Amino acid sequence: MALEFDHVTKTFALPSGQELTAVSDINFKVEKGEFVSVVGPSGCGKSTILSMTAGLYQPTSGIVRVSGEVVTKPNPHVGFMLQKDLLLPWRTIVKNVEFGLESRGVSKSERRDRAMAELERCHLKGFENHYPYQLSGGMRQRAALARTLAIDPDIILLDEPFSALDAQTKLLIQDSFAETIKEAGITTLLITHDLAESVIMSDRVLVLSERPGTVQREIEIGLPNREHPLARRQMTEIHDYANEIFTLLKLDRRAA
Ligand SMILES: Nc1ncnc2c1ncn2[C@@H]1O[C@H](COP(=O)(O)OP(=O)(O)OP(=O)(O)O)[C@@H](O)[C@H]1O
Repeated sequence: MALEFDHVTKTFALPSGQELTAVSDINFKVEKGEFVSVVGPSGCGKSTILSMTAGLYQPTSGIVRVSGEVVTKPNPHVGFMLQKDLLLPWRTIVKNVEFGLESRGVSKSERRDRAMAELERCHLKGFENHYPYQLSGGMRQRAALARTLAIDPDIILLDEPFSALDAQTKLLIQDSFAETIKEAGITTLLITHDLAESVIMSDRVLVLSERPGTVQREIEIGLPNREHPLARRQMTEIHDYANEIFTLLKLDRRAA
């Protein structure tokens, strides 16, 4: 099992002395190579789930396992990617991709080889000596994905990586990420507010309740073409799945 949450609750102590339970009794499993999205109302604990997977926070109770091992500290086998690409502006793209390998003590020549291979896989060959400001927003996100994959993680965590992109770039980058991730066979957990995105990109969607977040439904997306969200977008079933999630999140009632 690539990832497992076993009765996980996380409570934060607030400076006021009060306590806030972000997530409560979370249970789910992610198989190796699966792509799972997490959707839920604002503040229901989606980022807290990612942070516990990465080992940045410890559960108050329950257990998180990555590749069968209990997560007790920041986990170097977990790759994390955020909405902002966080590329270092003073480094070239290839040097940015090498960054995580440097801190892991990988030799200079191996670093370069691995970084170039990831750049090619992420369709950025020829841009290795550019600086981040010379790339478009979508290309920068692809470079950030290359950097995340270069450390050869067991699992990657994507925290709304497409939300800052314009609508058309978003479609293209979703497609390119999906293809790269499928090809790499890597287990992925995506947080998104975009319900259609969760359906077109995933094998399964976890729908969380309001805070304290708990998994209220797991929806298996029984559709082909996970590696081509653009093709999935054409399928009528997409709307049925998105509507199901929409109803679970009570978005219709909230708008009223
Ligand atoms: N370090 C912390 N200290 C105290 N409270 C925290 C901390 N981190 C998160 N929280 C609280 O826990 C709850 C869940 O936060 P989290 O960021 O995980 O939710 P989210 O679902 O990712 O939200 P959004 O969709 O708005 O990004 C929120 O009420 C937040 O204020």
